[in-house]
Amino acid sequence: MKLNDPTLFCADALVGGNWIAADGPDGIAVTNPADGSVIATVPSLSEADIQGAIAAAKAVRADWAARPARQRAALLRRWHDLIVENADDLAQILTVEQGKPLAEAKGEILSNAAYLEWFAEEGKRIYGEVVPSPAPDRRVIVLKQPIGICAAITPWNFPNGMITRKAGPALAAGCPIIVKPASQTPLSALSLAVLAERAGLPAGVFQVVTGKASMIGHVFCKSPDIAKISFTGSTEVGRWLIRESADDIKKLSLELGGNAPFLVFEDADLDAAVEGAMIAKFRNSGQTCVCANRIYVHENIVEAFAKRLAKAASELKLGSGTQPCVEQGPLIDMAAVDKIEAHIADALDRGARLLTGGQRHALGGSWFEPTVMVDVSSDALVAREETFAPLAPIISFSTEAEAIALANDSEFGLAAYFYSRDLARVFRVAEALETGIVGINTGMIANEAAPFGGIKQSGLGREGSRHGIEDYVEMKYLCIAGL
Ligand SMILES: NC(=O)C1=CN([C@@H]2O[C@H](COP(=O)(O)OP(=O)(O)OC[C@H]3O[C@@H](n4cnc5c(N)ncnc54)[C@H](OP(=O)(O)O)[C@@H]3O)[C@@H](O)[C@H]2O)C=CC1
Ligand SMILES: O=C(O)CCCC(=O)O
Repeated sequence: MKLNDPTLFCADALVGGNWIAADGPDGIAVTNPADGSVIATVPSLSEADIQGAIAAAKAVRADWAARPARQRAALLRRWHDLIVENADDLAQILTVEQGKPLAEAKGEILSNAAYLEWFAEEGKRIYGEVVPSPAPDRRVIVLKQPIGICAAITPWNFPNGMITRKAGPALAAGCPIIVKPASQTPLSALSLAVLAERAGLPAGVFQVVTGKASMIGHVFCKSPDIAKISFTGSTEVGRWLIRESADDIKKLSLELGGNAPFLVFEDADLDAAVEGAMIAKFRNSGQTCVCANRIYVHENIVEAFAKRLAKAASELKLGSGTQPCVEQGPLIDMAAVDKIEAHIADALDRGARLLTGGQRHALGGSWFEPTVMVDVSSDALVAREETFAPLAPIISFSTEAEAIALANDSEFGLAAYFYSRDLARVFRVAEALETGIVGINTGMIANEAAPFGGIKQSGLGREGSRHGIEDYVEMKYLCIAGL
């Protein structure tokens, strides 16, 4: 890897103002999923280190909260600018630890740096309220104050973006934040920490800790000093965090699993639908919580759609993300390969037809062929569980009501997509879908101006938009009497 600024490749955790290196054999090895090579070793911090990070955040909390929002915004803006200036280097670091192609990595970095810029501005607009009083001698005033020290636990699929989405609103609202990145992809988090320090964020305001997830999660959940935990990852760990933090009634933002339905109605623009499905399904090799997981297509167009999707999927160029023109990287690990294989085998057992892919790729390791199947049964495993891999299962439907019922038949409710050119249907279907996000005639839905998040078992809270910062403030009502 040839970086313009090699100091951005950092394997030390940041606790307070101290950088802590891995101590001998106890460190966590970070591997490149493209070839399995070890690229760095980060420290496995002790419980005392995590408590040290909480203490450092505590020491700076009052000062950070008391600063005028415009001062915090200026620092966030500087951090944002440094990320943008160094996006090429950050993309290389992201690609070698996560596997996605460089262009996609850079896209992640730039589109998510935008959350820092957005929330730097939103922090200036955390308005309270003066409520018309029900009594003449009283006034009702509502303040919004920073919630306190926040902890973030982030996944490997967006190693950079999931951090700026959480740190942006927390820091802008006046809350220090401690980030525990996924053990498979800590280097992007640490490069962000290098730039945060360079931008002038005071020690303790933004920290990155690495180590054993269950220990760190436990310390966060049980610490009375941590006011809020923001998590993106599996529903299973989200559920565990709720249970573990129940004693303290901690505030949680949870962005959990999805099982997005993608509906193609008879009146859809077929080319646009195929293009949208390629993005919604195969971006990040299918490892996105908003990835289309089940594709429902009207019976009159299913063969044509399936043929075109299979052709487009078979043409995707796989390769190491650092090579030019590559469109698909490897899966994150062999567990992901096992899962897609299980979903394919189950669908085949229930009568599905394989149109393309279906095998481990000749590149070996965790590489897998982009796969399209048709005639998939609506009770196949792939229709019920998030595959998180490049498998597009196509299921046919005959009526709009049937399509909506199939789409809503899930305990998850993060994203849904549909393609239609009938305006009345657009509103009917959008209103009927039980998800937090609906992509209509598009396969790409995330941006900093929009509230991203799910309903049902897909989570709690929203990231982005003016609503995103509300998760990081508490309301306080002042009842002023005797006036
Ligand atoms: N919503 C989304 O975007 C994501 C969804 N997923 C879903 O989850 C599946 C499994 O992926 P996986 O990586 O195992 O997801 P996890 O939920 O296990 O990991 C996400 C983050 O949680 C941490 N974590 C794991 N266990 C605990 C714990 N007990 N306490 C606190 N933190 C914990 C991980 O740390 P560490 O890495 O150190 O284990 C990582 O930082 C995927 O196949 C996909 O279906 C996964 C990632 C993102
Ligand atoms: O997978 C996630 O957790 C977030 C997806 C972000 C994006 O779609 O850019």
